[in-house]
Amino acid sequence: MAATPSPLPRWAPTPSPSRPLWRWGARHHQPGGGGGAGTSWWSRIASGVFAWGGRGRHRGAAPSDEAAAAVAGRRSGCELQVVVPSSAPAAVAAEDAAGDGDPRAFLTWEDVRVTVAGGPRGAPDVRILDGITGHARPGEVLAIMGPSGGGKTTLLDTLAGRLGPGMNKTGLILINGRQEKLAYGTSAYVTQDNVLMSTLSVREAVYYSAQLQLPDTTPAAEKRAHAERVIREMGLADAMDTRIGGRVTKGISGGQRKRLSICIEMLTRPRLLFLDEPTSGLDSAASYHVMSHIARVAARDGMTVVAAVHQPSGDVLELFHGLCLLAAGRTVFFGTISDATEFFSLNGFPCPRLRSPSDHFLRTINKDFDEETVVESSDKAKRKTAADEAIEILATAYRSSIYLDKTTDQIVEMKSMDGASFRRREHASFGTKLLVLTRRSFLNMHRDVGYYWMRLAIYMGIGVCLGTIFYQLGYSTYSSIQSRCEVIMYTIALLTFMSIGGFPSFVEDVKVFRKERLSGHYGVSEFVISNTISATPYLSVVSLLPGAMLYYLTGLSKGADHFVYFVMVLCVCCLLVESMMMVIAAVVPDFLMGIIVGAGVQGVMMLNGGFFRLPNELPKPVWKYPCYYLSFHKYAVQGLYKNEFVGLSFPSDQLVDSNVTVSGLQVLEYKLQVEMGYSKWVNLAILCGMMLVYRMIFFAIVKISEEVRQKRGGKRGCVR
Ligand SMILES: Nc1ncnc2c1ncn2[C@@H]1O[C@H](COP(=O)(O)OP(=O)(O)OP(=O)(O)O)[C@@H](O)[C@H]1O
Repeated sequence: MAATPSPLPRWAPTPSPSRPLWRWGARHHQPGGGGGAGTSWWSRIASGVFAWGGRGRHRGAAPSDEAAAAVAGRRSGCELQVVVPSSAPAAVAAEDAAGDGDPRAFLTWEDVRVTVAGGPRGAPDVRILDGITGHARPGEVLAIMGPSGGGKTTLLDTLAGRLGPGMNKTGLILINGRQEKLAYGTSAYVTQDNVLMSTLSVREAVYYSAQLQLPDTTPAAEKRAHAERVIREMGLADAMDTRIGGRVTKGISGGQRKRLSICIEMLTRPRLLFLDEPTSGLDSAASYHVMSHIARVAARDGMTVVAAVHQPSGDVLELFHGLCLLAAGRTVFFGTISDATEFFSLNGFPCPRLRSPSDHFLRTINKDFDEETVVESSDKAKRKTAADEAIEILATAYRSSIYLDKTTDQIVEMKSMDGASFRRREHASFGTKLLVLTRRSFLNMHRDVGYYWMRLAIYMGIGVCLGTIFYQLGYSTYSSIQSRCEVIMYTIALLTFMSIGGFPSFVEDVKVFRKERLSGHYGVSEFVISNTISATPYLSVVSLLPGAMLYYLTGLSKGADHFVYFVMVLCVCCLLVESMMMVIAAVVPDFLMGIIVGAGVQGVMMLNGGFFRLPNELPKPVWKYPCYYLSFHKYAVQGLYKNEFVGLSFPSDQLVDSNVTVSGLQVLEYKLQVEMGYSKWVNLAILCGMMLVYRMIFFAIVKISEEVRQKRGGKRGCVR
């Protein structure tokens, strides 16, 4: 039977199920457990899921027929491939069942070990994950639970192919039995720290993201409506027009930020969704609503969800189809929640009657607050806590239990799935992304006072100071030559040095870029170009207004063309320094450290620019070659010197002879030791070239670090 294309895009609106999700207690006791994704057919019908699952290859087939096919294991003449895991309640195919052409994702991992280098002086590697095995199925939500520091985030990062630098992974992670590089839009990851653009409102953040993620063929009105619908589904309708807030201003609450992050990642209904602490910061009702919504979407779309959670309430716990319990990087249990309760009980840790199972599991294996006791072992005395012993007992028991056998059998069956490869989803074109990012970045720069407005105010103030101290220099004295040089050098040095002030705002942008880039929303080139386009108008204003003020107050060279050149050099220098700070942000992502590094680099460049020490007086090794030639101050200051002195003449030093005049060219060549072999426009072109080179270095660093990350993380990950 040929696949029927879905009449609706993946993210299209869906009817609310007639009743909330089924409870695990009922689900796991379904005899035979037919139905997709761990649900009975009856519960799929009752929840409204079946009707929507019927959009694709299931359309028209009676539930009983499907169930029969599931039990038979294969349905002849039908593309639907159904494998019945012997010990699993669910029988689902890797082939697409939602009818959108994408297969579902059966994720399996075996013997996953992660270590991090132990540091200098040959310290041994630190083991973070120690042989973790498990699986996640389409339509289900797997909870990874464990005490803080147990390895939940590391496991999520490993599965999502996002391990950080310095971490090494071994083990086999497969999707539908294959090592697969996930195509764009196939997976999404909601990180623990909600990285969002603080100046946007909730509505703007989701809508901009929808424009970046959804294809150009989707009309704008539809994108807007979809964004609003997703916001409402996450219970954020009341905060729709509230700014997110951040460093400077207070905005939406922590729980709302978390829900917003989830909204953004669920816009395209990915096949695989990784959630790191989706309920942190939420009250129990909000946690339940958020998780039940995610579980409902998972069941409806056949999405595979893996969520690291802390202490879920009883209601939330019931929404999970499976549990992976980690402690100190080891598997304490993997299976269903009812099996977990039974397993704890069988091994001497029964759950007290009035305690929720999740509280009980975590209290048993949390060793952070236990008192240590000295335990004699065969060779030496060891310090141990009661929880240490509990973890040891449970982890050892699990390794030889039927629950591990069950998990292993299910993995073997999932590995035999042979669904089609994930297709690259349609998404916005390069031009659309560029336009959307430029608009978003422009708006952000406008709203973030620290980006340019504060600087503009300070520059204006300094322009007044400089203009009044060096008021109308004139051409009648020899000393005015020196004064002109001082005004020029001070302007260039201060303007560029203070560009560091915008670094904290830029670092926030880079964080958002890194997160969105990892999710595959857009590429490095879109970010670099849009940042340049959106920054240029602000930098022009920042250069023009204070520049005009000090230019005319000090009485620098007359003529509009000279003034235009002056402003152009200031503007390009600001862009250049921002490009240099981009490179620093790529290497040193912390803004305090970045500011220190940036200030240090600029300080050294300034010293070598040929002003404080004339070019011929600079020590040749290092300072003249290559530092002098690498300093942008050299090209900026010499360009402005040429702009200022060519065509002028000054009286000679009165101590020598007051009647002799010196030409501007003589001043440039002999007094200032300016390189006169090329025009001032070449100086400007070199500055533009340097700016481009810095932006290309940023591009290269991000690309190389992505390559390294992808190699380390294996084939998963959705970076394009
Ligand atoms: N890059 C690293 N270098 C050294 N140790 C690390 C590194 N990353 C993680 N760890 C350690 O690995 C352990 C597991 O960390 P992980 O973040 O996965 O825990 P977690 O269970 O997610 O904790 P939480 O619930 O508090 O977020 C912790 O002890 C942590 O200190």
